[in-house]
Amino acid sequence: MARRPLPRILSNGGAQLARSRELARTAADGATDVLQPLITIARGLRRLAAAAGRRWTETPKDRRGALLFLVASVVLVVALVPYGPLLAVIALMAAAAWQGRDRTPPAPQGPDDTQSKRLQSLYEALVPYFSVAEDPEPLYAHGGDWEKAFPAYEFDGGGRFAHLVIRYPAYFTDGEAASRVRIEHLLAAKSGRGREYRFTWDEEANHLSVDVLPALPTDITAQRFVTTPGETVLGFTDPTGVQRTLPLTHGAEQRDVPPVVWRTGIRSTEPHLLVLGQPGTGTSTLLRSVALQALHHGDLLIVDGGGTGEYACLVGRDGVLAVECGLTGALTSLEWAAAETERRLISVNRARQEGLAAPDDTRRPLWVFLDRPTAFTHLADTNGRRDPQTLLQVPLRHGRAANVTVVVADQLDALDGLTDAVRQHTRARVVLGPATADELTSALGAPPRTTPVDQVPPGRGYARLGGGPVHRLQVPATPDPYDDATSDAHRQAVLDLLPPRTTPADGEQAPLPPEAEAEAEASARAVSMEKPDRMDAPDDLTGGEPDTGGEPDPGGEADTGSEAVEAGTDTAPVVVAVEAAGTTAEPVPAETVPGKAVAAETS
Ligand SMILES: Nc1ncnc2c1ncn2[C@@H]1O[C@H](COP(=O)(O)OP(=O)(O)OP(=O)(O)O)[C@@H](O)[C@H]1O
Repeated sequence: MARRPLPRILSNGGAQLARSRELARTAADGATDVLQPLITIARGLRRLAAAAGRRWTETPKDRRGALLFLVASVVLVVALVPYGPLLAVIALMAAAAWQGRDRTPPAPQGPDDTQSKRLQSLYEALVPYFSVAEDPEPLYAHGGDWEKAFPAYEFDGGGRFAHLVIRYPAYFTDGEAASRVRIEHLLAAKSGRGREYRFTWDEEANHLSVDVLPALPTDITAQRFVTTPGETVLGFTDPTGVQRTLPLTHGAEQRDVPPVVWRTGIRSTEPHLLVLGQPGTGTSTLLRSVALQALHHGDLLIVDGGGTGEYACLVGRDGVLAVECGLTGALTSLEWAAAETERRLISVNRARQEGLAAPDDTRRPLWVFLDRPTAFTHLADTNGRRDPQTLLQVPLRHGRAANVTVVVADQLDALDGLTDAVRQHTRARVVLGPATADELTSALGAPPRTTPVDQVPPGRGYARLGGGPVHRLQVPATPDPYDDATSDAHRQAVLDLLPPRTTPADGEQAPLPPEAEAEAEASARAVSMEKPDRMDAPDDLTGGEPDTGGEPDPGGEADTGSEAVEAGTDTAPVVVAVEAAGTTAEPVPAETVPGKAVAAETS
């Protein structure tokens, strides 16, 4: 059946409405111009009437008779004089027009004295860069006219530039990064340090626009963001940088803010993330924020080389497979992650070859978080053990197809300590805190389009997704709820996002009766004695290095105690690592058991 077209008003009603609105606005503007004299006279008459009314009320009652008599006499004389009424009306109109004139003082044209001095000094500073001796008509010359060079400018309330357009001669080498950087440095210094500037070079028109950027909002707290599965909000940026906004709640009010959204999963072009920053700039906070978002749809494995317990709030939560702070636990968990990636990959490939959809147990995203892996590198080196980073090779290389995402955070100066695999496969990058232009360029692969500043709040930095532009970034406040310094509002915001506990955190489990405890321990040992096939697999993938998963820790480091308690969800496998506290007993390998099984713990 042929489809009937929609009525015109519905099909192109929006355009028509906009046209009608535009027409009405033009007609109103024209009518205002034509009727301007009448409007002025009417305003004047109103003012005159108001003045007369005031005069009447101010006149004492005993004198009002005389005043009335005087007015009546004048009216009579005017009426009797030839052309009197006509002249009186003309005089009244003239008086009304005078009274009704617009008295708002006109906006001052051009800059005031201080502003002119600023513009002139900036112009003089630019002369050496924008002039050559051979130019017969230089746009820039000492003592020259700045008005030709700066066609547009705006000042803020403090008398500093808010916006400036600079013309430059066509022979200036604006295609060379070094030339641009020199000008940008100079302008940032002369326009006031401590502010962020965006420089837009229009090479066609030989124009440079300088804009002062407002600070990014720091009052956004962790919350459930309106995103689809596979999307993670890294933070918030400038409205000009992205084409999307997210509705956020801020106390009672609601507002739309432009986010930096990172897409993960099979179709992602930058499936893994690397976060760098100086200590205390908020890298762990960003990881916590990403982890809380990832928990809605996936399972998490967290390895914390910082060892400051910043992820304690996640221990035992539904979907959190493990939170490891020690080297042994880190190695065991990452070996499992490599094996799991491999298992998923094989399973998906087999299903594809048979023309089937990917099996269910490969679909739930697995996230591997590694905070400060270089701390483990040193530890592993001194203890003669394997660097946990090397175990990331499989998840990094094959994670995209296997729905495994790796997030690594480390200190900015540790970039060289990260393995090639980490550096090559983490195409989503974030740098937090103060950093020089060179540091940002080497970490992000491109310089930011704005000037970096020295003083920034925690969680403030830059993000770049693959080969895209560098965005300014402010991470939502997602503090450790167990930190005493955290405010109640922030603590509650984070606690509200945490899923329920399915496994008690270390030291929190209810005491079991002695028989039950013995039974649990026996069953845990029984599980740990069988080494599953899956764990055998990755050796060739991870470089064929010996399986160190269950090695006793020769250094007797802090992690040799009860190490890992992990519970799976319905579909996720569960890692069970059992170690004898502080002993050099026979190595106990790590285990994978089907999801429903609950891990036991030694203490
Ligand atoms: N986005 C943010 N908004 C508000 N405060 C933040 C933000 N990010 C971090 N902070 C605060 O800054 C401090 C340091 O944060 P965090 O521990 O995440 O930094 P870090 O880079 O991991 O440092 P370190 O490696 O020393 O632990 C904390 O008090 C934290 O609450």
